[in-house]
Amino acid sequence: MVFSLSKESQAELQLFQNEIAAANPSDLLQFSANYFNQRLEQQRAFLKAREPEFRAKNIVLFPETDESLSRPQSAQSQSRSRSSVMFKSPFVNEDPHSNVFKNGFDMDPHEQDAHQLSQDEQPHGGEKGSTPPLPMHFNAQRRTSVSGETLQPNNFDDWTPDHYKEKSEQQLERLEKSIGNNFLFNKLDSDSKRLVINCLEEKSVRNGSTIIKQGDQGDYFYVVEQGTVDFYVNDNKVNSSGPGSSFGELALMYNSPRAATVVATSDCLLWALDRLTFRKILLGSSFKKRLMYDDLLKTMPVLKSLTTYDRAKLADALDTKIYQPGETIIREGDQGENFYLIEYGAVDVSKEGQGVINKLKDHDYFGEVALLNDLPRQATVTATKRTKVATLGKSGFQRLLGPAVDVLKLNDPTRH
Ligand SMILES: Nc1ncnc2c1ncn2[C@@H]1O[C@@H]2COP(=O)(O)O[C@H]2[C@H]1O
Ligand SMILES: Nc1ncnc2c1ncn2[C@@H]1O[C@@H]2COP(=O)(O)O[C@H]2[C@H]1O
Repeated sequence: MVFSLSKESQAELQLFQNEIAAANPSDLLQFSANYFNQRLEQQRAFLKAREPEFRAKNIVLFPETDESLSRPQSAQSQSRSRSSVMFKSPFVNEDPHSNVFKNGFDMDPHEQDAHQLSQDEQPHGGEKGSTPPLPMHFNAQRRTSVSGETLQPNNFDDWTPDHYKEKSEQQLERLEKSIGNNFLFNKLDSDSKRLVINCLEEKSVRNGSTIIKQGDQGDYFYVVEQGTVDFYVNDNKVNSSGPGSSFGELALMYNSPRAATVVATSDCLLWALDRLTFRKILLGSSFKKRLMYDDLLKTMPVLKSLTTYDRAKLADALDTKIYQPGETIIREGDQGENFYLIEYGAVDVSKEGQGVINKLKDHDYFGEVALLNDLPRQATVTATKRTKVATLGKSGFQRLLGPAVDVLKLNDPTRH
């Protein structure tokens, strides 16, 4: 038998491969489990939001599960449950509604063949001419498990986006133009992007109004379509931003009080996304780096003085690299381009004519001397174990380390 993957499966695998390439996870199995749980939840959220639309077309997306059938039931409720399980598949060739499924759900008859076991191969000897089996992923009701990530949302098995409202073509076009290119949306697949856009609520605020108050609980995340806002921490102005920017993510990500007060400095048109949809859809994609680096940055002694906001911005700018034992990471005399934080592993620092002068391990850092003093690299750094580092480019180093720079200067190993 020639086994060929459907286009849909190939696209899904390609997406997955890209994610692995970008994250370079040390624990591939945990990463994969988290990733597919998240995909599953996104897909279900997308379907749940559209359930009424399908119900109107007599398509049952969420049949009662086998689990509910195995519980003792009255004869009446049993027959009700059974009839809802015997739904008509939207994937049957002649089903007039099958074309409502887009991206990963619609299949032409040829593709469908690839998804189907042949009649002979069906586990329970399916009868000829009976409804073809559904693709593995169809049961939108199936359970997903909780991921192990610190910032990962709780389990949202019962979650349905509360604020889902299909936008008009005109609104979609406008949103696509004004905020569709924002970094938040770039990382989303088309289903998730559409779900997020349809969950956005339009909010107009007057010049001078307080949109967020420091210390309050987080409810919404905001994207600015028109207007400008100022940010205050403890009554000191720390920032301002305008169209295309976004704010209000910190309290939703970390379940912490609002870190700043946000005040409109002109009449503003904002798009608000509720906390759950934010956590469910955006957190794992657009803010993935923050999730990935949160533990590392929190535990690095040199970064102790950074606020949650500083750490979040720093995480956005980091990249991951893995070095094998014996690999040179920095060569003495080269020009300095990056600063390195060791997530795990071990490195030797050596100098021409002096040999090994220092040994560094988990949660240490290196590569700061050249960047702080605008000098060539002062030593060679070589991995002695498999070593995973987070790297920060020169411009990020100058912009994003804030008060940690003073600590780096104080600890400069070449000062003595
Ligand atoms: N310097 C800053 N410190 C904290 N929050 C800031 C700062 N600049 C902008 N903000 C934004 O202000 C928002 C206030 O609410 P959050 O804490 O949810 O998320 C915060 C950030 O998105
Ligand atoms: N005693 C040391 N002398 C020079 N560099 C050191 C020493 N100990 C650790 N290092 C690190 O090795 C790095 C080599 O590149 P940089 O000079 O940019 O920054 C250097 C420091 O981070």
